[in-house]
Amino acid sequence: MAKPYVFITMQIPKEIVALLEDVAHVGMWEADTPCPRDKLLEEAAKADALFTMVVDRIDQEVLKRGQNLKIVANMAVGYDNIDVETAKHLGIMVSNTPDVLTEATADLTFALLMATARRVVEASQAVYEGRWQSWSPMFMAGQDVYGKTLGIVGMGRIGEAVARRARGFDMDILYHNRKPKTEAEEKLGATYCSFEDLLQKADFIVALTPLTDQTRHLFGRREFELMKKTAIFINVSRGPVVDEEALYHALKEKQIWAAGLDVFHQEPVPTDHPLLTLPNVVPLPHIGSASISARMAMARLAAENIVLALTGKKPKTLISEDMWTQYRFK
Ligand SMILES: NC(=O)C1=CN([C@@H]2O[C@H](COP(=O)(O)OP(=O)(O)OC[C@H]3O[C@@H](n4cnc5c(N)ncnc54)[C@H](O)[C@@H]3O)[C@@H](O)[C@H]2O)C=CC1
Ligand SMILES: O=C(O)C(=O)CO
Repeated sequence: MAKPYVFITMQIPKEIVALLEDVAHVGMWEADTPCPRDKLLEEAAKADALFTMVVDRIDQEVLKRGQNLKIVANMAVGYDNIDVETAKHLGIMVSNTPDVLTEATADLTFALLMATARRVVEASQAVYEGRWQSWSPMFMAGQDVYGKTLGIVGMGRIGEAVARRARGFDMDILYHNRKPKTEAEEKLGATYCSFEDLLQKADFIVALTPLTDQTRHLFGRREFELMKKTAIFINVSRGPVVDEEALYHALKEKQIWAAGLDVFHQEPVPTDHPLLTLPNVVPLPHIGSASISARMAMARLAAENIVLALTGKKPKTLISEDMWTQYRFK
């Protein structure tokens, strides 16, 4: 029987490609920039499996081209870039990479929180630019982290891992989720709150929900107005969870104190974006999970899911059980 064909939409380490070559012919877009749309469409038409990134738009057009497509394995835990409903309808499996990036992403979330509160990037820039003229009482003074109140919106795997870190900083932990998680409350000493209460009480508001129809623009004008003047907003989820215009307005008008942003509506964020003109914004280039070991584990897990699918077995981390029950080539 002919070997199946796998297409990888961006350059990944050779040892991961080798895992796939054991069972398939492998094609790869050998660059660190997104695979062009026409190439993606052309490859989807040939592929038994697609190894995809968060930057790839896997919509109806791509999925319908894939007559032989068995699985779309996203190298990410989030899968808002994939039209899951169409995949399900066509019987194509979709997998993601949960857990293996949880701790790395929680580390980065905390790093961003600390950097924003204590103005780490702004202060470092001052050193480079010769603006450090002397120690002085209020020079680069920021907000405390220790003992403050953290509000986590989206208490999932990463939210819980952030809460574990916050315990070491003796923070009060509030959270809002679709439903309360009593086991997390016991384990982490976290308190469930309505969204409004959390916005009003927290010193740090951390967005860690997936991007869905319900979370798009979850944070808008009204939400920023409810926050404290000293509040710090951190977004490590997805850009569209926030209305960026409303956030800009809130920061500019000093309705809130600062924001740390790993994700944006448009990525890469244009360098002339209004948010980048504000000194109280710490922007990062979507590096939440970017530790070497987490990224290797994500790539390996995505590859393992493809190998399992191509050898007739159930992939380890399908985004939902019905991906398997509705799989068209089972
Ligand atoms: N910046 C980065 O590099 C990374 C970003 N992410 C983002 O973080 C998200 C979360 O990842 P995990 O914690 O692994 O996912 P998860 O599924 O374990 O947690 C998400 C939580 O959000 C909650 N949630 C969903 N809709 C909600 C709503 N409308 N209101 C309140 N809570 C809601 C869910 O109940 C769940 O508890 C991913 O979907 C992805 O978008 C994840 C990894 C890296
Ligand atoms: O995993 C995700 O969802 C990311 O955004 C990249 O790690």
